[in-house]
Amino acid sequence: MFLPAGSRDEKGMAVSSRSHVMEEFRKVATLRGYKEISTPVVEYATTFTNKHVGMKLQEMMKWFNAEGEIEVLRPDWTTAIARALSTEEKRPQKWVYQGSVFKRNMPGVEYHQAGVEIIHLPELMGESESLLMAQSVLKELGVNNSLIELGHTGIYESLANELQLTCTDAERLRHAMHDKKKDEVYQIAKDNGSKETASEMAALVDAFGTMDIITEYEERWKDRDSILSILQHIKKLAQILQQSGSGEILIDLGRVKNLPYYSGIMFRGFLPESGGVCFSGGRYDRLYEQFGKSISAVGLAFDIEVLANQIKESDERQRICIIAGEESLAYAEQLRASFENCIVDVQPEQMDKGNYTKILEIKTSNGEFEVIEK
Ligand SMILES: N[C@@H](Cc1c[nH]c[nH+]1)C(=O)O
Repeated sequence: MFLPAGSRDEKGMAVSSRSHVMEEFRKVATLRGYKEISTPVVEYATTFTNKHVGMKLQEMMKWFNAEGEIEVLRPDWTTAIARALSTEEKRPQKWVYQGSVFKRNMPGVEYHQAGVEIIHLPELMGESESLLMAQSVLKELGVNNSLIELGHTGIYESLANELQLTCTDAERLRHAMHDKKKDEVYQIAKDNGSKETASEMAALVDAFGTMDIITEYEERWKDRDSILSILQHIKKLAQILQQSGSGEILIDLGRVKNLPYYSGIMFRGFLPESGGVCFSGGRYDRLYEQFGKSISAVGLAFDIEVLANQIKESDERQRICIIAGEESLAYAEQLRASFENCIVDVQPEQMDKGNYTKILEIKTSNGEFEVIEK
């Protein structure tokens, strides 16, 4: 039958690869001391649209409830979890989750994420834990040579604050910076501020690359104390990652935030071959301000589809096919028990031979069973 645009059925490998990713993710999280959390799929829209969060209602799957309030399908785990944890006591906490998010502005509508949220941990500790946890998951899945990109909301924002921008121009500048359109960035900045700030803004467009970029910009911004301390922070985080044997680290000092609630370090993970973004996250202390709290909060979420497409699941187990009839089903079940740690598939007739390492047929005569290898 028909499905609404964006909804789809999935079968076989697509589903099992996803389950495999989720199982490995869960295993790593448990071993690193995370606790599991789940929130409802249906929430009030205001949880995500209030001024502290700033997500856009038009991008959500929504409807009116009987009381006239707008309800939505969960568009974001991080915000939902902040709501759920807002009454928790003040002690370091590491939470892990898996499930769908729904986005009307994206072709697939339903996306599967697995993520972590860490609160009340000292900044560097929470940030490095998020990334080291992500690295362990990738390693467990056999994904080597992934790339971590580090950015920080504070650099772009501190330069943008030197300009007198209307809301429209602020949005234009953000887009131009995001798309790395240097001339446009310079022009908007110059029209709304000094030439000097405009030049620095334009320089920010090119401020990405390997770790050396930090040294270069430390020199360039030696008189800008707030930016210098951000660069120091990124350097410390990168050092912890490198000392822990992380993959390659990329720096993008001009990165603008992809979610309105980020306030501090931002990170993304790229897959080696496809270049797909397999995880994304960052610091979001601001999100807790809506509950009158000032706390340290950081986390990231994996895009399960991107990861599932990348991994090639190899099942080394033997596959046995037992051909049985109604009268030999109970016997087949006994026979199954003799094949420990094998995949045993009971079928009414011989299926595709290439799928199995061994095919056994149970013959019945006079109430006696005989097993014949085919
Ligand atoms: N919720 C973010 C990921 C994230 C988790 N924690 C912080 N950020 C996203 O969907 O991209």
